[in-house]
Amino acid sequence: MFVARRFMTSSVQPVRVAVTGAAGQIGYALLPRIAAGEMLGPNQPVILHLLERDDPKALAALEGVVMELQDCAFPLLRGVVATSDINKAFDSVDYALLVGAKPRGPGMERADVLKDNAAIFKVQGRALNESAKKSVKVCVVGNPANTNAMIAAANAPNIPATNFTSMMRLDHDRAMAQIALKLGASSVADVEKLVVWGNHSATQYPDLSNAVIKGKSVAKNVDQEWVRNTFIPTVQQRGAAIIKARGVSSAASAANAAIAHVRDWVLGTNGRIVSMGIPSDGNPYGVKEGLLFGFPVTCQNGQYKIVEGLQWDEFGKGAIERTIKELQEEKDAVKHLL
Ligand SMILES: NC(=O)C1=CN([C@@H]2O[C@H](COP(=O)(O)OP(=O)(O)OC[C@H]3O[C@@H](n4cnc5c(N)ncnc54)[C@H](O)[C@@H]3O)[C@@H](O)[C@H]2O)C=CC1
Ligand SMILES: O=C([O-])CC(=O)C(=O)O
Repeated sequence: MFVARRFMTSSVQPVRVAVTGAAGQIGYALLPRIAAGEMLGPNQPVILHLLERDDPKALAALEGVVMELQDCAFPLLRGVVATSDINKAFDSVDYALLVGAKPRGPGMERADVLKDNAAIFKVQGRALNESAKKSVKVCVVGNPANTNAMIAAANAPNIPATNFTSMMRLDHDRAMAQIALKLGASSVADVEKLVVWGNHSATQYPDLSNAVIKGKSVAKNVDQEWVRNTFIPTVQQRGAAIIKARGVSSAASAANAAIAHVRDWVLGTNGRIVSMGIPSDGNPYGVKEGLLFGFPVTCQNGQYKIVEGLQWDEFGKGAIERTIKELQEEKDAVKHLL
């Protein structure tokens, strides 16, 4: 049995997965899980391409990460490229998780790191364009993730813009958890049809109006006061709450969300709705085009598709307007990089 499994595994060609900021705290939580097959499945061998800043401390830390990956003896890990050379890091990659960027500290909003981080994503968009496979699927984690993904896409004209996504999954999972806790669901997985719209920021709109638990409406079982004054602000401010508690931003949950984002995109959601930051062009909700916006999607055969037909009430419409406005402001602030 064991021999047969090994044989089956070895017949699948490895894919190349780039992770930037690989020696950072999210990288540390993410890499063993990718190498263990949690992102692309238990039969998919991977070659990891790890990018770090050209800085002796960062590169020494990266060397330590590589040693630990070796020491895990992951059967699916077929090679590691660890480098500060961006073109090597993106050479022929099938997937790119763009994590490396400055995190915010206490009291800051994510947009406060835009000035420092935006330039990174211009350089990385260009390098992906030059070196990655044209089919590369990109998930941007580094903040502010939506606008950074838009910058990378704008600088990679040979790669379809729809291949650039930003991570809204942490917000989605946080919202699911809050609902499950509130209504005593036996498993978070029972919560379905939840959406987080807009920006990965304090203006995001976690929307439970269509959510169900085992087919029963969530909205009908919670009061509006809780939704507006507890649920939405808790999800919007969860990142800040974690920074306040830990002194540094979320890492284990962020890595988990990145794994789920890419896994669902590649392996499919089986009809379940998830939230992904994707280009707004051609969306059926009338959201202004040219933005990277959190939408409800389902995924099948390696493609995501926006779920149509959900409604916003007046409160929802106001929330959507605020998050569009913020994304437009972020876009205006980086127009020199687009
Ligand atoms: N979208 C989301 O839901 C979330 C996003 N984040 C964001 O993810 C980013 C990374 O967070 P952490 O891992 O906690 O930060 P960290 O500071 O622990 O690690 C970042 C790593 O990136 C490296 N780096 C910086 N610039 C780079 C570049 N140009 N090329 C390659 N590597 C580079 C640094 O040397 C460092 O090792 C931050 O911007 C953070 O705000 C964090 C949590 C959730
Ligand atoms: O809040 C932060 O700065 C890190 C992050 O994006 C999150 O935890 O959602």
